[in-house]
Amino acid sequence: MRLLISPINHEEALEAIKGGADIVDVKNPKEGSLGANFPWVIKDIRELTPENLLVSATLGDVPFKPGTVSLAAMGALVSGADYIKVGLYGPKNYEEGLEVMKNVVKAVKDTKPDSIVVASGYADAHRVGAVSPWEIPKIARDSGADLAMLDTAVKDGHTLFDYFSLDDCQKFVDETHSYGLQVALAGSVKKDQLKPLFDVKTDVVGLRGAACVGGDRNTGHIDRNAVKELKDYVQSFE
Ligand SMILES: O=C[C@H](O)COP(=O)(O)O
Repeated sequence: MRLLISPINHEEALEAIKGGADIVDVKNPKEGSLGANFPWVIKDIRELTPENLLVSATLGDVPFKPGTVSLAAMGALVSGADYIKVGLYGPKNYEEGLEVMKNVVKAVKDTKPDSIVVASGYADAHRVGAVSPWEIPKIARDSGADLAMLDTAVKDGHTLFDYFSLDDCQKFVDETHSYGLQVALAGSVKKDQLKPLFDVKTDVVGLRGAACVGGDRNTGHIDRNAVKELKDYVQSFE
């Protein structure tokens, strides 16, 4: 199970790498759960990250504007991102989610076919009126994306497991794997939730809060020792 760690700047990215992150996920929490960072921040982090590690960039909690979002995808790509995450916040149903994702996939894969595209929904989508998390595996499959992901839209202390039981996670993973795609799960995931996520065969776990000093994604900052502790823990059951 790979660890996707979400730094906001140069210093945090170095900490994430030194701690053993598998995927360096550039993010801007000021703009939301999957808030987008600036092109020059993505470029800088790509330059400081060893070539064998993937750099991910999130396009934001995106609106239902397929043109705008596919153009943002191109921006992330030319800034150096290998892994492009789209938070399906504005799309309200399968059709709208698919419309956004298939245009993002076209923008990205027509330019760089080996790039990885992630369709991300929210386990607490009902709180913000976004597309149901249960549509995400089909949206990922039908758009040509590579991973289906879930995060939480509202970062108020609730975690993924407040909305998705372990059985739900298993169902989500099994459906996505049956389409030949991988699964990433996130949402204020704590260290003690990593083993259950590993047990249901999650491919990637996304973390920020748990990798920060004091465990707070907003007031804390990513620390190599916190990342290393999470990484060592995951390796202990692999
Ligand atoms: O992509 C994953 C997110 O950065 C998760 O952040 P969080 O652990 O603070 O909810």
